[in-house]
Amino acid sequence: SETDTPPALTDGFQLVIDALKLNGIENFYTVPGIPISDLLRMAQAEGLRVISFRHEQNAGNAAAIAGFLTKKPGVCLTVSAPGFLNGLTALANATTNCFPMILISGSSEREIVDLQQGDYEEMDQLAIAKPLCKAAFRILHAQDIGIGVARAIRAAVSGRPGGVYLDLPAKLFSQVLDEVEGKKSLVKVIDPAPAQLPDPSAITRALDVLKSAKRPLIVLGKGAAYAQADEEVRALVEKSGIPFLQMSMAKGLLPDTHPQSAGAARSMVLKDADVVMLVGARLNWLLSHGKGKTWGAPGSKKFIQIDIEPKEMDSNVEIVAPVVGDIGSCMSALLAGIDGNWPAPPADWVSAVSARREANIGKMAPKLMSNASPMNFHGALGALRRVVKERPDAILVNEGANTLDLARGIIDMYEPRKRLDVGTWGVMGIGMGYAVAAAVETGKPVLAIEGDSAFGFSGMEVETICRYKLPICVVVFNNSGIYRGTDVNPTGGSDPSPMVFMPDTRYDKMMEAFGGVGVHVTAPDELYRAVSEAMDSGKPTLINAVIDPAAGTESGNIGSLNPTSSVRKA
Ligand SMILES: Cc1ncc(Cc2csc(CCOP(=O)(O)OP(=O)(O)O)c2C)c(N)n1
Ligand SMILES: [Mg+2]
Repeated sequence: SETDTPPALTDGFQLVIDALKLNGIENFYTVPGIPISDLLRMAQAEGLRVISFRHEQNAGNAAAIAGFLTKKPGVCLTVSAPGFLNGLTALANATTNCFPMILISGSSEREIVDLQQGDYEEMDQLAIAKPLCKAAFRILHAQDIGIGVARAIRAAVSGRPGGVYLDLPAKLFSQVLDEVEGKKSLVKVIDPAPAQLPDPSAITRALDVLKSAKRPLIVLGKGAAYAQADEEVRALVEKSGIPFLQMSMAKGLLPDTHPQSAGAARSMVLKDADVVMLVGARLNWLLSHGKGKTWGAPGSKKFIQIDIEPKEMDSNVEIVAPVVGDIGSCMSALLAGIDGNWPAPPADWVSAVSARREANIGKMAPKLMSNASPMNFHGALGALRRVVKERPDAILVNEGANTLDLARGIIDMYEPRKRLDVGTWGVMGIGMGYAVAAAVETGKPVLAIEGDSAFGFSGMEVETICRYKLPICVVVFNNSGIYRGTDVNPTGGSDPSPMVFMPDTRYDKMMEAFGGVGVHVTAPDELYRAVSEAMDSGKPTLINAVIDPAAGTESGNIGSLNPTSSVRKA
């Protein structure tokens, strides 16, 4: 009889999976091990896609960029202590870049950690994670899993997005709960990233400043790309007629070839503009903190700033018109204020920007036709520029120094959220993690343009790429070194300079080792053909593109950040 049937039970394993699935999480990025291996098996059995990597840093980077691409938190799961630590760089990078991700790590029991009794992989992970992320939570009881996961999701995506750490001690998973109680404990988060409307007076103030401009400029940051308010952003730029600059991961919000694009006239517009409207762009090191010679005469600028984070205002220089709110709501409010009689920006300014842009594009053009072999950066990037123009829906991942800085300016983007790179931190090692998640989350072909040093940080994931048969074409710019391959050991000793790698290496053989397609190219037209073929086939491909070792410059465009000795020559 029914009195004999024991009540149906659930447990921590099941509740973690139910809570994440209930909130639309579909993919796990992970490296298995104690205490999460069974959780991963169960998740896969329940239809979640579980992508297993060779190092947690790459799994974490994948989760971070999944968050940027989908506006849902990317989820990375790791084992305790060393696995957790390996995920921290990605968690901190996500927080720095305002990408929503949740790092879920198994951990040791509190009673052992707090008495420091030497558990397997013992570490006070919650305390260590807290300073590196937006929020951090620990769940000790199965009935709290629903609310804990809800808190983590809301913290990751609300306001300024960022990384969240969720600490799950091993014993939580096996805790048993009445199934009905368990279901009731789950929380489907309602409106986790609510619109944040700007104050109408802030909008009026911003429009007044913009209207007064003689030489206005709009700067679009990756916050504007993340917002997925693409129509509103485009409408504001085109309705105002103001020239615009796109930061690296904002490229493609409007096509880089747009008539109002000032990308190829960056130095001029930063120096000469008199009113600058920042849209989801922070005045950090990437914009020289809004001061110094980059920005012309001191005090010659008025800044309007649109950002969801109130504390961002006045972070570096005075903001005369702060507009606090989500990008979509702010764009709509500004558009409503730009009525029929909005004054077009002064024609002399608009034509000066266009003239400088065309002149710079004209100067660059012949360099991109270079057919030199071994290739230089411009010749190789000229070929890849052509591929991206023909395949605007492909996703471009990019890291390195010369390989990054030159690609950013040379390869035009045509659609939003198609360029994924080292972002605010300039961190190396994001390449393969970002490429995997871009392919998994979008199903689009991915072209990863990698410096040979940058590739080395995550190169083992070519096996992961082959295992999941992902449509990723990796182009390694092989100049045999960090920045270039010509440095020598000043002592003449047998050790090579710390800045160089072995000459004539064949990264393409790595991909072949795992069943992917490896191609070795030494000329731009070969590179163009090999990438086009890879994008058509959708097969995991690695192209070893030989670049002249002498072609690079130290630290690409940011060599000036290097400290120099006044007492000795390095
Ligand atoms: C985690 C981390 N460790 C080191 C560094 C410092 C660095 C910045 S750029 C770079 C690689 C440059 O060489 P690559 O071969 O990739 O590119 P190229 O100029 O075309 O030769 C390093 C090591 C950073 N930014 N992040
Ligand atoms: Mg290199």
